[in-house]
Amino acid sequence: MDDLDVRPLADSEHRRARSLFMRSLHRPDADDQWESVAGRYEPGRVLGAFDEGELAGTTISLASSIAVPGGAVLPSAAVTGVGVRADRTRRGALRSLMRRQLADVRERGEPLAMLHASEAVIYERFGYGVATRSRTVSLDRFRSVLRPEAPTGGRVRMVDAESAAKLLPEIYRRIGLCRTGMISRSDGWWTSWLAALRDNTVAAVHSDDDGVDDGFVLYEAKVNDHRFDDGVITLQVLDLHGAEPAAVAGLWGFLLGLDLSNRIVAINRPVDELLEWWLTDRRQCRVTSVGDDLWLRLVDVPAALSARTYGQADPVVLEVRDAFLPENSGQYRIAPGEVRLCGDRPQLSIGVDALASLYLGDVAVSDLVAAGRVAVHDPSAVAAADRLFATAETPWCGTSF
Ligand SMILES: CC(=O)SCCNC(=O)CCNC(=O)[C@H](O)C(C)(C)COP(=O)(O)OP(=O)(O)OC[C@H]1O[C@@H](n2cnc3c(N)ncnc32)[C@H](O)[C@@H]1OP(=O)(O)O
Repeated sequence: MDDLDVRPLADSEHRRARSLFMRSLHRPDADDQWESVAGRYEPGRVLGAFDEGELAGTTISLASSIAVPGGAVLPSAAVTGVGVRADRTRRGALRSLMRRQLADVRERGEPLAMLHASEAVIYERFGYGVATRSRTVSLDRFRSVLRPEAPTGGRVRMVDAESAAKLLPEIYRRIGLCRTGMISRSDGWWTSWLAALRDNTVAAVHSDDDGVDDGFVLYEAKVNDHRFDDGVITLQVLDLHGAEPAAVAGLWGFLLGLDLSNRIVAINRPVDELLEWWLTDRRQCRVTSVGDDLWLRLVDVPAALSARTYGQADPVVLEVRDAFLPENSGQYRIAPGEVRLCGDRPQLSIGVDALASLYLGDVAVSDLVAAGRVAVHDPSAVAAADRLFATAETPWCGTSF
């Protein structure tokens, strides 16, 4: 199938692209929402695919950055807004858009691209792989009690929407990309995120013992009508970040103390959040789902591989196969402090999508070997590769886009 014509859309076409995207998701596309999301449509980063002269599909990317193992922060294109008109699907619109978008990302010098996938079967063919996971937890508020040893401290105060719009971005910046997988949030991102919240969303800020704001939570109450049903009030936690465990535990303590609510459900949480360890009854932290979260694409494989750190182990020669961006394909000799292309015989072979899953340290090489996603030519290299790619912490993104 030939690629469709793809070009960056003019500013005057951005509104139309947004409409097409929202329709593809079967969601309403209200005019009054456009103003708050328009900042995400950055000139030059909005693409349209044309089929017989008509706009058939679109995608955008936000300029962002991501923390990789070792602490380096790399420019990364946050890909979103992907949609193809329902009457033009499976004619190659997405493929054409991905080809152009990844070429643009590479040309801009962004070694990585990332996205959240609507379906897990779409993006591997374009070289994306699951790089972080997150979990949803549900707690019975009346039975969930923090242990006295939980590192709470400081205080929590509720802030109005206007203050939240100023304070939350500041606090997020102050916390910094302190964990592998965390990404920067642009002004346009904050505007659209805060504007999408419902009227009953509450923002609360945690400050440490010195009075420095070091965490925040956004939650909304879902109230069942007590005349017709059980009157359950569920607090839905949408965004919770803290610089230190004390800030995170302090915010959880605040949520658990909110009168009248029966249940707390928090989405997008780290899979290794310490909540169970902070509760007197760990079973009250029910993990209701664990799923793929951030999908990553190594757009410039040598640059991306060189930017992260590696554990102590013998060097490994890894063959990377990248059918969509063949310039990335080759044998890479990976050692702590040095990654280079080489002509040596490969000890292991991996697709660039599976490499993305290894990259932030969410999965071990040996697990991907067992899953059949890494081919082994020299069995002694598996343990060495495990040690090279292992990271001290589980990556977590924590930002929807
Ligand atoms: C990052 C984000 O924004 S996530 C949001 C993604 N958008 C949506 O889910 C909205 C609803 N879906 C759509 O708009 C479209 O179906 C899209 C964007 C998912 C796919 O667009 P299309 O133009 O149909 O894809 P295209 O024709 O280029 O297909 C490329 C390949 O992907 C496959 N493919 C595309 N979509 C799907 C899917 N949903 N499920 C399985 N395979 C798919 C095609 O079969 C094709 O496979 P091939 O390479 O083996 O031939």
